[in-house]
Amino acid sequence: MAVFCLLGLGVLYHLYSGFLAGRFAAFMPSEPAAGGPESPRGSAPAGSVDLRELLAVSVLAAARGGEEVKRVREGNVLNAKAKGKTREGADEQLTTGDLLSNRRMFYLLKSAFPAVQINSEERVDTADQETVSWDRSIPEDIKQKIQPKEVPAESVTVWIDPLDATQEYTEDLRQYVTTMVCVAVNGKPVIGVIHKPFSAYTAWAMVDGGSNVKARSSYNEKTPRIIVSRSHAGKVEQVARQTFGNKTVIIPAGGAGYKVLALLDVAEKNQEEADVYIHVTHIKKWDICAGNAVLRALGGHMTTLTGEEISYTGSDGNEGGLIASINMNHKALIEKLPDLEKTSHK
Ligand SMILES: Nc1ncnc2c1ncn2[C@@H]1O[C@H](COP(=O)(O)O)[C@@H](OP(=O)(O)O)[C@H]1O
Ligand SMILES: [Mg+2]
Repeated sequence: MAVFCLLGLGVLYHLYSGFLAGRFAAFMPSEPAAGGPESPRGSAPAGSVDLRELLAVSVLAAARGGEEVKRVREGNVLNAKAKGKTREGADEQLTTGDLLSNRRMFYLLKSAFPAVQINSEERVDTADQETVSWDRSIPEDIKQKIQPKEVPAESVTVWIDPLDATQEYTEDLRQYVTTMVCVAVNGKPVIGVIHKPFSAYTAWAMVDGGSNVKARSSYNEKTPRIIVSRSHAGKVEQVARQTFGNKTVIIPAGGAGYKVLALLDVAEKNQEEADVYIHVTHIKKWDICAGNAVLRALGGHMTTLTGEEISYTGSDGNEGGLIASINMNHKALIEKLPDLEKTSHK
């Protein structure tokens, strides 16, 4: 009888300690098995990723890429060349700054989250791999504002823009240049990071999480200042004037990242302010995803010109133009826009 009791107790103890160990493991950083390869995915269970970790490494990647962008510009050896043409026939510039920034950003993100799909504006040369590892530390401000949040790795798409406003970069208009990382979950933009390499300013935000940037306290809804592209404008001025009247102030500026920051409370010397951002020509998802996530996290909107949400999976192009606003009646803005079949994509 005593033997049976002891055996029973032994089995119970075994089961219970296993259960407890499992419980604790969920709260402990995962340790690599002795002598085994280091866990590439950090503390999240297999098949999932922690969005807070993704935010931290995205902020780091944008800053690291930005260092390359700055170094190349200051060294003045851009090796600018046309990599192709836009649909509208403008040269698409490529510089050493784009390529080196891309290499740094891509390999940092890839080594931290190997299971995640990463789409970048530039191609990575696999013969030119960079061995980088992320130390998995989370900056204090992120730790304070954001809780860990796990999502399935296969639901995530990361979009990298290693150098936004390349055209302006070649013209030495440094204020417009940003590096950007965006994390989409099931196609919805959830994390956005916009970094200005020449002033070391970074805006980050996570939907239903927190941010280090906020909306301005007021916007001019009646006669909004419209910020638009200076090098891929298409008929945007015509659209803006038709919508808001001939006296509307139109601010031409480079970079989709810069134009989103113009809608926010950004205490930056070289940052203009605007009320609405409109783009009517074709644009790529790496150009707009981070700005879309930041705006969404702060209660704003970025949609196509007909008001559809943009899905950040699949193809890299956005066909329907874009309109972005915050603390405004976005729907009313869209209803004011003229018939876009006649004016957009031209
Ligand atoms: N019609 C178009 N076709 C392709 N890319 C476009 C485009 N219009 C804008 N873009 C890209 O969107 C970004 C912002 O454009 P803009 O400065 O004109 O507002 C730039 O990104 P990159 O500089 O990263 O290439 C630019 O190349
Ligand atoms: Mg870009």
